Amino acid sequence: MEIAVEHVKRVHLVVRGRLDSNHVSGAISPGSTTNPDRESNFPAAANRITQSWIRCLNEYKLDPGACNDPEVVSPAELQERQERLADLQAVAKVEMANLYQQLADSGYAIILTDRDGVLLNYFGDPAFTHAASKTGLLPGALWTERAQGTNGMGTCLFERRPLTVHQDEHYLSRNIGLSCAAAPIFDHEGELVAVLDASGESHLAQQHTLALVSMSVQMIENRVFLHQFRHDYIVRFHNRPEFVGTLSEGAIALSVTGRVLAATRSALFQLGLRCRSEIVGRDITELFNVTFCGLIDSSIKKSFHPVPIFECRNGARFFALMYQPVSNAGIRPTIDAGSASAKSTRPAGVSNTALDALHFGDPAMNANIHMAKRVFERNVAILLQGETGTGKEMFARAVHLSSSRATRPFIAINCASIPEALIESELFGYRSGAFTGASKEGQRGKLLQANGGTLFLDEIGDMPVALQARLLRVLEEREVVPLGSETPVKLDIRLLSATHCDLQKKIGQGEFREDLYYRLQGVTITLPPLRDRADRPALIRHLAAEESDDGSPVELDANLLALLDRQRWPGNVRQLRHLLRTMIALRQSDRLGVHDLPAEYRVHAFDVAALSQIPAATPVIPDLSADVLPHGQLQMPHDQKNTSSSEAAGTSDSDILGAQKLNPLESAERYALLKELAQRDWNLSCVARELNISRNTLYRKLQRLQIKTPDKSLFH
Ligand SMILES: Nc1ncnc2c1ncn2[C@@H]1O[C@H](COP(=O)(O)OP(=O)(O)OP(=O)(O)O)[C@@H](O)[C@H]1O
Repeated sequence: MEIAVEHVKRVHLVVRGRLDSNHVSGAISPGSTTNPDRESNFPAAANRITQSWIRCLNEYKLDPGACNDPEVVSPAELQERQERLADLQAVAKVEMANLYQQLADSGYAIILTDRDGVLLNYFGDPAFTHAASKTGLLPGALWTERAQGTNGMGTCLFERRPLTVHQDEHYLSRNIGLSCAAAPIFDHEGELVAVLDASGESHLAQQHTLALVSMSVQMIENRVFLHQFRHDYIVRFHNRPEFVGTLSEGAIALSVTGRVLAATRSALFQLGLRCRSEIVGRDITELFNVTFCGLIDSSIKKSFHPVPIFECRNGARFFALMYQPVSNAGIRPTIDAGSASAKSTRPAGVSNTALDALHFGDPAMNANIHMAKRVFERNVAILLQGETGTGKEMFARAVHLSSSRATRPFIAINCASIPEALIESELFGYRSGAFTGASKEGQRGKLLQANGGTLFLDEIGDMPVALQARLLRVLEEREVVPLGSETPVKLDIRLLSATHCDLQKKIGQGEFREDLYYRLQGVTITLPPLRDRADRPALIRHLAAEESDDGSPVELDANLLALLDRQRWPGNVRQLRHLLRTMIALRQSDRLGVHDLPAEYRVHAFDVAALSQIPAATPVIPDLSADVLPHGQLQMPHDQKNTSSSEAAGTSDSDILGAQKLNPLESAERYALLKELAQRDWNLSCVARELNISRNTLYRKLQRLQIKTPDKSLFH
């Protein structure tokens, strides 16, 4: 009672200017602390509170000691207001639950009000609910400044900026038990539509609460934007590729003709624009150095990896992805016959969802794509199997992007690359102070980050056994309890996992839980190794087009294509992509030939040719540099094709991988030695004599340069 009286006196003194505004946050209650948000922006923040008090007293004529019941709208009106913001509420609910979880046990309630300050939704800490309802923190209650004096939600609505109203900064003495951190939510036109607020009992106030609330607001704005413009084209961009698809990305919605319909706040910020009118209605080509069709095309070609684009005004580089309208997934209405995409290597009649973009005509891949489309929407977990570099992660991303969750998070976690000690906190997250060394803010684990979207567990076969049990429980119960917390959070995730291991074998050896295997493996999709794919030429041309996106497209001549087609590709598509990238970067002209191939690949071709076709003592080194390798000379007999040319040549896949690790000098040496060996019919004594080295030195060289002597009977 005494505190309330003191508070009323102080309000009057401050408002009348007899006490300076620094005294707004004063020492009325012995337990009071300063506003946790105040240190950084004092005195501007204190001044805002004083201005609010002045409004309350002079304009709204509020009595700081008033104890009348809070104003509450009728249930019908509340329902009408909730329905008006249905889209936003649907998104906000997930974020409110996440935010509540982050602040759980600290006595906070998470509140959403509409633009008129009517409390629409409330996630309360049980310990706080009772006190909260007494002060009017209940659905339908009005929390404008006019109704409740200076308070988080009402003052935020007035100021249109994030702020904290702490303890005795509240105008009404009945609210001084609260600490509120509130941030405004704007729509794509810059209209303030709602306020998100975290209110709690003041002594539990946390310094980072306002930052967490502001992050949640940004997440809500982004998600609402993506949802509202899901029937239009959307460019998502950031100046760092790894931030595309995250909280801080910018997003621009485009019409079918490539004109800007709307942009997020973050998009304006990144482009250095102050208001939406500077961007809305402009063509994308006025903003970036790309055409509308070009960006669609390269996004598809890059299989939804961000592509570099440059801003027109000052040339700043961004990474962008173009998303197609949800209703139009599968058709590309704006691309005309002459565009690059019309010359795509993909079979005719194939639509272009992210999954379809992986189809180049291989029957196994086609079956995989069909299977993924059929099961994933029905929430069946997919386990992807395949050798390294076959595109498991790319397939997983494509499944996500082709699903109804495309605009939701895709969270990938590599179970093999995280130190074992950290996997648990990475996956499940932790509360602040959960363990020694834990960050003060706590951490939202990957499982919660994926809430509402898709979780991709890569290299699942490498997950420690102890953790497998915990993961299994989470997947069965569909809820997660962060380390150091006791409150479970509901999980709504779609699950994809991948491995190159034989999980059945691991189960047999007791290294993988069988029950987890069956939980992850609604269906297993096996990605074929590159050497078994029937669509290699199309895929090679596609990757070459993707890697030559610097404006001048490259062509591959027939001999080169034939040679590439015949490699073993132990590193699969990854190896192929890297090879093409290197060749394109070093090319002399836009027509790539065999002479552009690094030596180790040519040597391999030579091994194949020498052993399968060319009689001994013929000059077996073709003039590769002149690119005159006769096509027939390289052709392997058909029945040898699948028996691995490298095996026949005495080089295994690991040898080839090893040979690829040689430095350029060693590669050249290997090439020269192979040439010498072939010319001397692999007679080692003769070669040693010719090179003026001992046989032992020659053997050491062969070993170092990964050359195995072939079975000479194959020559004859
Ligand atoms: N169908 C494809 N089209 C284009 N590029 C592909 C395709 N499949 C794979 N790639 C490329 O191959 C590389 C490896 O792909 P990804 O990382 O998805 O393979 P992975 O099977 O997950 O490999 P790992 O098992 O080693 O993690 C990437 O650069 C990707 O761009």
